[in-house]
Amino acid sequence: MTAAQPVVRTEFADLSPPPINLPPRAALFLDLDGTLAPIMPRPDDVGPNPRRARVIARLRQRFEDRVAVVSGRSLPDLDHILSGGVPAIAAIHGLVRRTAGGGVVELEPHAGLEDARRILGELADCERGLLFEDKTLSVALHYRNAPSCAEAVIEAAERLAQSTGLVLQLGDMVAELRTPGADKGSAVTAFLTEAPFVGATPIFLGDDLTDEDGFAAARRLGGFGVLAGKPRPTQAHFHLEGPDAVLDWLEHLTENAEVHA
Ligand SMILES: O=P(O)(O)OC[C@H]1O[C@H](O[C@H]2O[C@H](CO)[C@@H](O)[C@H](O)[C@H]2O)[C@H](O)[C@@H](O)[C@@H]1O
Repeated sequence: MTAAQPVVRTEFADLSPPPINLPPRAALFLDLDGTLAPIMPRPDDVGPNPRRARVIARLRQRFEDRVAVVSGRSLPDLDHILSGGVPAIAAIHGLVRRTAGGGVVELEPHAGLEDARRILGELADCERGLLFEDKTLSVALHYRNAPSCAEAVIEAAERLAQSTGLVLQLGDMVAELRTPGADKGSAVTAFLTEAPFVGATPIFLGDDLTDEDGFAAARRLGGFGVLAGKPRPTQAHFHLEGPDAVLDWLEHLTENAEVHA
């Protein structure tokens, strides 16, 4: 089985809020659900938000476009939710990446997705509350509205990962099977080889297990991670309580941060 389970660092479970003064040439890598947007009952309940759009526009100005959104969602979904305000985006956990210049780099869908689509789709059909999401390069089965199905969903996803070679990505009340070949960490690494991110210090904000790859990459590349939401063993260095605290902190950065170009 190919499973994307991060190596977590328990010593960072008790974390303080991140500083306001960031390293010179900092770059921000922002997760969406649970970080920039509160978790909602269904994925479609998350839509454009004026405060979020305003904060991101100011951040882009302040950090000279060294701002990327790195999410598990699809690119069209992200463009809709972010009101088209972010050029640099890694979507579907890094499997699709749009550079700051607008070029899109996308992996080929794995052949095993056919089986995963059929089996998880059938499971969703027979249980009210389960929600099947097809993102082309990955498929996900959400059980937030059918929590008693968690075990059955995870078991089915584990079996599929084993039989197909797809990567199992467990998330917030969701089991996902994705094409291998990229993750949020590799997306951060790739952005840092391109303008305007070259030479920047990466700061990664996220809440979910998939964000651990981003935290690890940020640490490795001289920056740090900020865990949003419930504290847990993590590779992040700092902690914020949730999306409201994240937006407050980001707003402070645009007002006070000593950012050097
Ligand atoms: O990497 P992220 O930006 O955090 O995206 C992770 C997944 O987010 C979405 O699902 C999650 O958020 C939904 C809305 O709050 C919630 O209903 C669901 O239970 C969560 O798992 C999205 O649907 C997935 O495709 C993303 O992978």
